[in-house]
Amino acid sequence: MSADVTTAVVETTALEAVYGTGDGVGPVDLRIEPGQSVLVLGPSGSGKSTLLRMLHGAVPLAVHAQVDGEVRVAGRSVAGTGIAGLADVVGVVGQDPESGVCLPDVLDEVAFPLENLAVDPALIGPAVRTALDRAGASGLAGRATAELSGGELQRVALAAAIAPSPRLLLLDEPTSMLDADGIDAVRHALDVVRRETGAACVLVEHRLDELAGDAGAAALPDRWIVLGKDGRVRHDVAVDALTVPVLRELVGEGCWLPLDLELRALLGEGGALSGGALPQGALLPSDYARKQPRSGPNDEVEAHIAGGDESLAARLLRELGRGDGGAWSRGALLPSRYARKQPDSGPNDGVETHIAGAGESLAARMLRELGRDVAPASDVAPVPAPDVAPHPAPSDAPTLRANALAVARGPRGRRREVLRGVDLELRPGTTTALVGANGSGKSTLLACLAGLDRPAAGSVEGPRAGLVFQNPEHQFTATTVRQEVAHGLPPDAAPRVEQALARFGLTRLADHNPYRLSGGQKRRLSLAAMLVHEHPFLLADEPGFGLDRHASVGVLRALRDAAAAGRGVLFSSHDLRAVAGYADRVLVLADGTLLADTTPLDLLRDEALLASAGLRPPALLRALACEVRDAQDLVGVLRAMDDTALALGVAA
Ligand SMILES: Nc1ncnc2c1ncn2[C@@H]1O[C@H](COP(=O)(O)OP(=O)(O)OP(=O)(O)O)[C@@H](O)[C@H]1O
Ligand SMILES: Nc1ncnc2c1ncn2[C@@H]1O[C@H](COP(=O)(O)OP(=O)(O)OP(=O)(O)O)[C@@H](O)[C@H]1O
Repeated sequence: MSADVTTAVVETTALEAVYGTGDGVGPVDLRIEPGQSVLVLGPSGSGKSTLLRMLHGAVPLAVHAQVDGEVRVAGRSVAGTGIAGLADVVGVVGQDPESGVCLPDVLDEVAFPLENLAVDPALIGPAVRTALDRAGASGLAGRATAELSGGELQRVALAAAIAPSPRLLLLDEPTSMLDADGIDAVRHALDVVRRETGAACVLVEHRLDELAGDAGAAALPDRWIVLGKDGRVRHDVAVDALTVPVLRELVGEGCWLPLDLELRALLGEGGALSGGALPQGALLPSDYARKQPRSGPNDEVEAHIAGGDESLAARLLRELGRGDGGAWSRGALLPSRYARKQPDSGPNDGVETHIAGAGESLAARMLRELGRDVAPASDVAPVPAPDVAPHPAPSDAPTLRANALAVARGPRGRRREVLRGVDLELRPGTTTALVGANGSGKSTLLACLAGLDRPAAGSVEGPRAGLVFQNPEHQFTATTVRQEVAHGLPPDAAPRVEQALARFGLTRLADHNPYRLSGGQKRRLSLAAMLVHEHPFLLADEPGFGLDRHASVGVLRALRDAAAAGRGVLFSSHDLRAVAGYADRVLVLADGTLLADTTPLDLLRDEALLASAGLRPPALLRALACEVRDAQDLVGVLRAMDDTALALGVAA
């Protein structure tokens, strides 16, 4: 199965698909060479999954659509060869790992594609072990596929796809349910597969922040294909040719970018990135001003301040560019020479006054910088202070409590305790996040709180809570989007149904079948269908997964609005940026126990806690958390970035 370097792995000519609903993608003309790695970007519903499905024939051979044009993989016509005939050259990781599982046992599942290709049985065992290892799934060998968490299943799906060393690897959001280690495993597996077998990879991914890791955008595939809302190819560009206007367009369209690129996009070209009219001293974090009231003569500091025309973003990017990627601590963004000299320095009133007088918090400054580029200053409405505190609820409002909760799972004889000794209380008016590594017990805890899983010990007390499942399809019961939202509501609730459809951008799709929506549209529908009910407590299992930037912000705002209306909200997430920007409180699960009940800011600043929970926030997020004065500052910066991203979309 060695790579044939003379043939393009993928060649498409005027390739186009249109579903019966009129939605579709294309025309697309592509040539992908061996070893090349391509990222497909675009807003929800732009046709990313459809494009991937056309490359291996699932559209139109398994999912009906009108397809025109041609696609060849490894020199073979996909239409002529068929899906089965491509099995030796194409590996696929679908958007929903559950729907791709064929066999009850993990080892058999990963061996299946090899057996299917009649690989020598003596080679299958070692190939399976290697693939599991590359996918970070060695620990799952011997487990039953029906007993895996979402993220665990996603690793197994990756292992099965890479096991036969395909020439083309198609990955549709392979990290959507993964924790930091899982994402590292995906990045590593892609590198190894490309290097060792010359495979080409085509990757659809929303979570670029996490996939990029501390290396930033440089770690991402070097070619980006960007689809527009209309399903047409907007850009096919090498990553180092991305310009600020293109980045801004992507943010405006609703694409997620790694934080470093997003800052570049939001702060604009020229101006903010290379400085601008910032008051001298503004670079010094206000926290420093408060903490160092008695600093002394320090020529380097003076020089630094005098030359202080560097924007905050530029500075964050520069500091991050040091590439040590190590632990950030408070004050880490101060010029290191300054930090080192500080203990020995003497009085210096000039600097002191300068620092103290800067008076602008890091957050205020970012808000100002962010606002400046969206519109002329005069048009920018003052940014209201974000609501960082929980919303007050009446003292007699019911709470949802778990008392010494324990859950065991699996068949008799192989039962495993997956949750133990969990005590917690959810309050109305509060948005709480639930974080933890894959398999730590998040979905299990949510199911228990919703009364869907019976505890082995302990109890849940409180009113019935609504639950949005990790896999949206698990909760669909109706045949149209509108009926799905209206399910269980009285007929006079029709206006509320229409409101919910509009809020989640589903009005256009109201008569479509829920199962035929794109991944992000399904996620939005599952949330709309829960939020429309007025349960006092809302539980959501990874509400942001599979969503583009705009939809994700919309969902987080909807959850906060529910809390502001007096409901209690608990959502699980692997996206620590969402947690930091929108949760009042965060529960940290590790290996079935509640490791911490804290605030997002305190979690981000606690290296030890992050490490023991297996959490790795993007470097820039950690840096921000260490620099800001308080939660209000952090939330202010993150939500200002969201507001700016949405405003760019509106402006476009
Ligand atoms: N089987 C189908 N029948 C009819 N319409 C479909 C079908 N599958 C997808 N669509 C529609 O085609 C459009 C493109 O869907 P696709 O899943 O390719 O989008 P996507 O870019 O991958 O979205 P997401 O980021 O939300 O996963 C969407 O508007 C979707 O509703
Ligand atoms: N039916 C089952 N039988 C045995 N073990 C199970 C079963 N379902 C889940 N588990 C195990 O329980 C643990 C907790 O699973 P859960 O789905 O709650 O984790 P999670 O934190 O939501 O993970 P993820 O982030 O991957 O979605 C995992 O180790 C999983 O393998």
